[in-house]
Amino acid sequence: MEPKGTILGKSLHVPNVQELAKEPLTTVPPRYIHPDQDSPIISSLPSSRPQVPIIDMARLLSQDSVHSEVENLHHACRDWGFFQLINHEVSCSILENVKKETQEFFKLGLEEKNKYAQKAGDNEGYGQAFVVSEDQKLDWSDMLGIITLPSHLQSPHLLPKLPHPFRDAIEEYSREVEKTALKTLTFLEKALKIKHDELKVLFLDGLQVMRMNYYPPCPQPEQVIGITPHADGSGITFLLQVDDQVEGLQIKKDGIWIPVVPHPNAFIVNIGDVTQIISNDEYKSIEHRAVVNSEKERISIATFVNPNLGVEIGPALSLITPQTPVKFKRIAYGDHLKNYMSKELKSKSNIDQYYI
Ligand SMILES: O=C(O)CCC(=O)C(=O)O
Ligand SMILES: [Fe+2]
Repeated sequence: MEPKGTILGKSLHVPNVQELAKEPLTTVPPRYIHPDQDSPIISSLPSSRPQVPIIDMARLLSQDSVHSEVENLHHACRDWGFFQLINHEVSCSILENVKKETQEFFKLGLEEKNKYAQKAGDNEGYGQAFVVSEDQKLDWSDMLGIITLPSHLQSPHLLPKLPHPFRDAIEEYSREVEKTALKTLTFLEKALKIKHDELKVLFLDGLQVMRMNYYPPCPQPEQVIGITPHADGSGITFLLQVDDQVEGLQIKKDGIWIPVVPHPNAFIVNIGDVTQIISNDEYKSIEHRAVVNSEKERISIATFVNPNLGVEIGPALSLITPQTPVKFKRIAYGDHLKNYMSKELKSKSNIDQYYI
């Protein structure tokens, strides 16, 4: 078992972007300029843009419609790697509460927030992750990353020490996401046609990490990136936006960046590297990024649902046939996590090393 405090790897210390954005800047410092970004497709009418599929948890849970909704889930995961989950049974009050308290946290003064700052050699806490060299370009965001589950892996100086209403909101939300995620994994087993529990069992007492991303407005939004294009290293990720009206998330589909229009109170769910491996490459962890704008801050709450730190991951045995031979090596989940967290965020390069 990893010693506490090093599970999420380490990152170099970088300036606080929220403070930087308060300065009367007309241009941003060169370290934040990303000159060669692809522009997204922006249709003038949001309704005419291709959109990530909506999956209805109530239909998954209903005897009458389960088959067709599992089919929709399969297509969403195979063709998009992303879907918006509605009717997920997490109450609006729990969602609103975690959104409000997260917003309140980022409103605190720097000194107050820095009580939870990343310590040297540890990515958990308030700061920025994935910075491994002094000349690396930086993202226009700050983040608060916290191990939420299992509770014995929580760092004593973080979750237990957060201002009380925030801590309560996170704990309640984290438990609800865990329940919804386990249900979702059951339906992913059906969608993939793998043996009952072959996927879910890996996630029992799994590692859950929450990351609150804060993207301040930026005077040169098209020159910077809120979060660098990446695929998540997780099992599955549940994303909640604090304000549905502020767009920022974009996903790469067939080589084109597509902005995601958040459905009110839905979770934006995506397949991570671990599920790509378990599905034997049937589902892919899709590259995504967040862009920023010149007027409004944007806050997102990502919950990374991961396997148990002690398990080994590899393609589900029930998926391996002579026609569909095994595509990935087996690997200790803890080693995958360490690999992922020790590098710069970068498109899909992380999973390539596991192909046979
Ligand atoms: O803020 C967003 O919409 C995306 C965040 C994200 O991709 C992440 O935290 O991994
Ligand atoms: Fe992500």
